[in-house]
Amino acid sequence: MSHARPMGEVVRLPVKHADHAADPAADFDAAQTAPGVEDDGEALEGRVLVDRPDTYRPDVRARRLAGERDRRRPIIAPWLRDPAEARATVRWAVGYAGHVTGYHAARIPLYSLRLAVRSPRGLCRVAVGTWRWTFDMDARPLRTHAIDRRNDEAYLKLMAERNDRVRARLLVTGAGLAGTGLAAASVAAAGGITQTVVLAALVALLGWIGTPTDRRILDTAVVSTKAPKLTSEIVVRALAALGIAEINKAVGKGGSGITFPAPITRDGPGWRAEIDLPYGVTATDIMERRDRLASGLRRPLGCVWPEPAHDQHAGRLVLWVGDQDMNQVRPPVWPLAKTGATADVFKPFPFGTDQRGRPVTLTLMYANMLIGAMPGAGKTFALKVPLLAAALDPTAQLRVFELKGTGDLDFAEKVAHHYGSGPDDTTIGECLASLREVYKDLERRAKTLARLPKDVRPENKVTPQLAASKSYGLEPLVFVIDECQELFSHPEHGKEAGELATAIIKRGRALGVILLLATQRPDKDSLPTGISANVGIRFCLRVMGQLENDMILGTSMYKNGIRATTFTKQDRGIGYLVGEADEPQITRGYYLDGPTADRIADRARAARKAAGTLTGYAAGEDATPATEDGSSLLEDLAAVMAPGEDKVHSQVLVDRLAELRPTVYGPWADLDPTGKARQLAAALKPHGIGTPQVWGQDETGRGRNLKGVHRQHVLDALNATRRTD
Ligand SMILES: Nc1ncnc2c1ncn2[C@@H]1O[C@H](COP(=O)(O)OP(=O)(O)OP(=O)(O)O)[C@@H](O)[C@H]1O
Repeated sequence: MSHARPMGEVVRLPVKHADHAADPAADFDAAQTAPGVEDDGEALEGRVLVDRPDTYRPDVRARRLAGERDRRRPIIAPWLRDPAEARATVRWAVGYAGHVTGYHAARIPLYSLRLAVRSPRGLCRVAVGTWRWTFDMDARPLRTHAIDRRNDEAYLKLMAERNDRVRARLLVTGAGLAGTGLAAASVAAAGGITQTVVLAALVALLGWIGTPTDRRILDTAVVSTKAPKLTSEIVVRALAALGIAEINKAVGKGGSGITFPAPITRDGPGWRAEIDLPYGVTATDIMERRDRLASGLRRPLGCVWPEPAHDQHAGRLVLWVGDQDMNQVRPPVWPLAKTGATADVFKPFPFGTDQRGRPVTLTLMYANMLIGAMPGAGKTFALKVPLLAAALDPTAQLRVFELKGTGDLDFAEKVAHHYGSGPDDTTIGECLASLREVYKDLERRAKTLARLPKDVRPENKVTPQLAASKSYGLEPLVFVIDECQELFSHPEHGKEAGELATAIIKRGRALGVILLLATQRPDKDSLPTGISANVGIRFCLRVMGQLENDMILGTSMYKNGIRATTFTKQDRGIGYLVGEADEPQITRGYYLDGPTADRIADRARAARKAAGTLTGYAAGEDATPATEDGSSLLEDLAAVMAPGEDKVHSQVLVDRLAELRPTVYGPWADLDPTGKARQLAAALKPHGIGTPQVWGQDETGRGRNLKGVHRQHVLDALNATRRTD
């Protein structure tokens, strides 16, 4: 190692300088005089220093050798080039200025009091200062010194000088006092406002002069929480604390050290360090100890993001350390939430942002998506983004089943061809029936595609042109199932649903059918392996263990350091996105609350109406797939309402329906009275029949006002259906 390495390539850094860590300037000096470097007999002259010095010292030779291109700073600041970032910066600056102004404006009385209290001291200071200046008190020690040394000549010279100076200064002071007196007289003669203003200004000035040097007039409006600078020393210290033997050996006495192939630089809202780990240590080894690395760096876990450098060897680590915890950063507005924005399932749409705040996109067409996480980690919110993006493409047909029953996706009622909500057997039955329909439709789609000339289906896939043409029936179809474990682990329908979903995932891609699944229980009973093995895009938010991690992200992901187990409870909405880019991406999905989702769905509905693609449930048509036995709710209701009964309570009707057809309506009757009423209301909504409050007898024979159905409404709807048939 006695030969100098190529300049700008590698710098070996000292390890034992933890006491410098808090002082950036000291870091620089330490790097310059690193004992490890001197021991090697190598001078640092001409090599790239990985720590940014706080004092800028140009080194033209090193700059040229390190590659001029990389070191040139952009003429226009990058934040100004990106309109979104520029807008965000201006918004921040305006907000900041507003806050500071408001903060100080609210404290004007306090500041005035402070100045008034300090003004007598200020007056004293002015008087003493004037007196000292006028009588040349500053030169007094010189004169005393001349007396002490009995230097008559010097004393006489100093006294003569002093007398001249004092004479001139007395004139100036006298003129000043006369001027002040005149000004005071004219102010006294002036109106009250002038007097108040002048007095206030005088008090403020004297208060300012009277403020002790260690005190402030204004309080601090903004406390800076600037993240500490990342230095090589901090990085090496953190790596050494990971308990990896090879690293300990390298940083120990006589070890080869840790090397940095490039300077540590600012990268977005954080620092980026590139590190060459000791031989035999891989980037994955570090990634799987992310929590310990964060502890070593003394930063929150959500700030520390180690990644492999994909185009380099396995020992090259890229460490990005953010200024702010990823879960504390204010979520940006979804670009498609803006009025007028539309989407195309064939093109990438914004799904979220990465840890550096850069947009992460997703392309739905030709892929299926699986979202998994433990409860409350943000699955449903993550599912909303692709669902609403698909809704904003008016050509795409949507089938949405939310099998939890909380109505988290109820905005989809406005646009979906099929919609169901609830963990009950009926909804699961409807979801299965819809899957069967789609599976059957695959056959037709395949035949349609096969019949087309080769030049219009270059890759035997549905193209945007084919999807846009209504005559082929090849429009994109997006099938969404939230809490899909309810379907796949259903004792009766689970097996068939799993087979259908697997087949759709395998064959549907090219035929324009996309499946979006979300689950909170990714085990082999609740998520068929055919699905977890074939799905193209995976988004895994916080999970508890390796098994769940690999079920969602794919085999060996955990082993490769892609571990969604490292996310904390606060990391809601943050997960690993696999399958969209070449490498897994840490992504935080856009946050779309209920009202925002509703607004977007309204816009999507309007676009669909205009394009003539509003069908099925959203259009108020009875698109519910026929049940096995072909029964009809309207006919059944007409059958259970006796001719004399004009209005009947919903809960009574549900009990009667369950008696009539236990297999179909049995699960409805297991609900509580409110649940029964809601279930019937949801089932009747597509028929345009409401369930208003009606007077009638409850099961105990007591007269009550409860939700119910008018018999005439059922008969009218039945007649209307028969007429159209
Ligand atoms: N991208 C996000 N940014 C910020 N907060 C989010 C984000 N996504 C989700 N959250 C928060 O996390 C909470 C849970 O989200 P969500 O309901 O999607 O979880 P879930 O995994 O579907 O839960 P469950 O399994 O119980 O249905 C939400 O109330 C929301 O406030």
